[in-house]
Amino acid sequence: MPIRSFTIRVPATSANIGPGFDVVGLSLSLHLTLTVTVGAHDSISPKITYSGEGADEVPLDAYKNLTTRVALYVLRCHNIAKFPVGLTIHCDNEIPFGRGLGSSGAAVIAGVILGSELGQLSLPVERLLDFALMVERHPDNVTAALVGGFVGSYLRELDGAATEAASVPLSEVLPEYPPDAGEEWGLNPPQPPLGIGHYVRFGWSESIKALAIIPRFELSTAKARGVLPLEYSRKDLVFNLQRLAVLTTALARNPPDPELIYEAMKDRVHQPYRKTLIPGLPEVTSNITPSTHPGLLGICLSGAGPTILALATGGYEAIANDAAAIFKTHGIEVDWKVLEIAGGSIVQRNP
Ligand SMILES: Nc1ncnc2c1ncn2[C@@H]1O[C@H](COP(=O)(O)OP(=O)(O)O)[C@@H](O)[C@H]1O
Ligand SMILES: N[C@@H](CCOP(=O)(O)O)C(=O)O
Repeated sequence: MPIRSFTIRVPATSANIGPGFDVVGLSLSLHLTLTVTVGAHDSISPKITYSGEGADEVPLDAYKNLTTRVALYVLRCHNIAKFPVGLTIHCDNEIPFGRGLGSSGAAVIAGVILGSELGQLSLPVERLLDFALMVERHPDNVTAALVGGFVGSYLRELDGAATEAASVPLSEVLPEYPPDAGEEWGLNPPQPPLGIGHYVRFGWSESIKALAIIPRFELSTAKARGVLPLEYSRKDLVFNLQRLAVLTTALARNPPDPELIYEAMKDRVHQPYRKTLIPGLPEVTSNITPSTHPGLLGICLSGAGPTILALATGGYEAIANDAAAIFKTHGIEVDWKVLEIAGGSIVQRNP
């Protein structure tokens, strides 16, 4: 079999941007990069190596690693029961785990693209998104990681049969262990319904950069979703809807208006509940304002946290230092990075 090789590059994402809980996402210039070779050895066991963020905790067994499990799900849905012979994958990751910068969304998108490439399936973007949404069931991170930019998305209301197909337990979509010797998984995994997710890309003012203030502790998205209520008051929902409607256009204007954006990045749906898990969060978002910190436009929790996202046109160091000082009073150290808005996921097929 001839050797074939390709590279997959997927950006980090910041979801929610204040009021857009489970709706909006922004792709950022930190990447997960997979360098893949098929046919380089004659073993049926994929060889995975890993460098960068998460290297000390990520499983290198293809049946346990999130990215390769997602790839195998895509393959099995297309009547391909196994990884190809002689598969090697090197993952280099710049996206810290469990910080609200979409590491799992990036791993899932890398997985669906890997499955499509390994099976030479040429899946269109919409179908890649369907597969990703069977695994990560809020669309904000995966959509922005796949298509890039500042993106809004919704999940289509599905009919009864499609709802059932899309609601199977994750363990059925992604069985964690290989089948016993001599057995094979059946080729009947739950197929994603067609057209689960829909999205639109908003404009973005080129003057705006994203400052990520990253506490040195992990908070799993599952845990940070676990503290949210099941129901909200009309007052709180209207508060968020009003701000989100303004925010999506305000971030595209030149020059951006700090007063408008700062207020439009406030939230009453997730941040007030997550403050119990992120000491210092309310002080950071209320003490650092456009009038105290020239250049700042708005400040919020990035995804499920604990990272803080400040959108700004300058003054990054002062914002970061003052946020760090607040976190320090709670015994939390942080790192910070000024990030660009990134393009979407890309595949480069090597000659
Ligand atoms: N590149 C990766 N490869 C494999 N698994 C990953 C990768 N990135 C993230 N994960 C998995 O996702 C988990 C983090 O997901 P999550 O709690 O949703 O936080 P985040 O906000 O970083 O997405 C990690 O602990 C790890 O299990
Ligand atoms: N809308 C989700 C986004 C989670 O993003 P992550 O980067 O923290 O995984 C949520 O707020 O739970």
